Amino acid sequence: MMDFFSKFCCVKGSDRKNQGKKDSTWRIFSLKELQLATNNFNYDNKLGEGGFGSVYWGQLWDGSQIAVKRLKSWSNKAEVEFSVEVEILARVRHKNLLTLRGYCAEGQERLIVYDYMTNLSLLSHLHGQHSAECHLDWPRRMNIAVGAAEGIAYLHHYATPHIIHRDIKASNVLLDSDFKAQVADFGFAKFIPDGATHVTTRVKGTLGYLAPEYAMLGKASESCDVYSFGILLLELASGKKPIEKLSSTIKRPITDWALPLARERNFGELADQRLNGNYVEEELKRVIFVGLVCADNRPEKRPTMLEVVELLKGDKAKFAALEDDEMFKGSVAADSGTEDSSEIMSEDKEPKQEIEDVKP
Ligand SMILES: Nc1ncnc2c1ncn2[C@@H]1O[C@H](COP(=O)(O)OP(=O)(O)OP(=O)(O)O)[C@@H](O)[C@H]1O
Repeated sequence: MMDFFSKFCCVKGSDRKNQGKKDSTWRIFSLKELQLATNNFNYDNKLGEGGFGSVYWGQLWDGSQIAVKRLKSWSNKAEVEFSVEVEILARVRHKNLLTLRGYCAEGQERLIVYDYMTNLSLLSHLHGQHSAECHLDWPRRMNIAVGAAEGIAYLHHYATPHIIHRDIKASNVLLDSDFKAQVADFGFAKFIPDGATHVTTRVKGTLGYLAPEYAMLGKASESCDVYSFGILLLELASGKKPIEKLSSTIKRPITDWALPLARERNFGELADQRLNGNYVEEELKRVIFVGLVCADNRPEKRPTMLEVVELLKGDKAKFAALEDDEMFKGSVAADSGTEDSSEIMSEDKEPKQEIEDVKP
């Protein structure tokens, strides 16, 4: 740990390769300053709780608003997660990645300080406390789709070494005051060593968003993030959850619901009903088709995140080729990559765990 802290105490982390970079200053906070900012981690300041610990809203002496993630209990595992998140956030800067303000490591306290995102998470708007208010009109959804795709594309293609996030999901896409997407939560992320095609690793992430080859074999690569992003796109367009509960024991993946409707070009049914028909059909079609091809069970069929950005932004030639794919033709029973996922899932379907190791 000492190495880690001494390395970052004197570095202003940033990767300057990218056009989307933002101001890269961050600093070390004292525990006292964060206690003061959050009213001593008052329950009323609590924004939510994740695997790592609780997140609190706070205000610094200069009036700026922050979110402080506080490690719930110290352990080696938690310490690793903390270090990974700080190390990655300190290196990457992009308009669609949550900005690190700094961290605090005093005694056994481990805290990470971020910019506060006024509009909370995409999850809260799609399925949570803001879902009834309908803040997400179609132009906002389209901006979120493109912005989040650009943030992930930066991690995969411009950060050095390349980074896979491993936990892309709606609660990890935060929204700033303009509803601009900020991809967050890098505690599970992995650096991909130069020349490696994937890393074999313990399975982390969230059921419903896990690529099958990753869930079964622990093979993590950029295309696992592409799969999760595909699920997120379908969720964003339709307002449905990644896995829908049909009964107490039977669940249906969103791909199984969306693919037949996409083949029928039934966009009225696919669109989130809360949009009341107010969407641009060409754009909705793009989001759905790109979502489905990203969430193909065959990793080799999935596009890269750079291609996803181009497709979402309306590259006509690329989209025509995609629409022409076998996947979007014929009946539901025809051969397609999403076929396997249509087995109805049961509660106890857990991802297999594997030991950490890097495969060239
Ligand atoms: N910078 C931020 N601004 C506003 N809200 C935030 C910020 N960071 C996190 N939150 C909110 O705090 C809550 C907890 O976040 P956290 O990332 O710890 O967990 P999670 O993503 O919900 O779950 P998990 O840890 O299992 O992935 C979430 O509701 C999230 O929306």
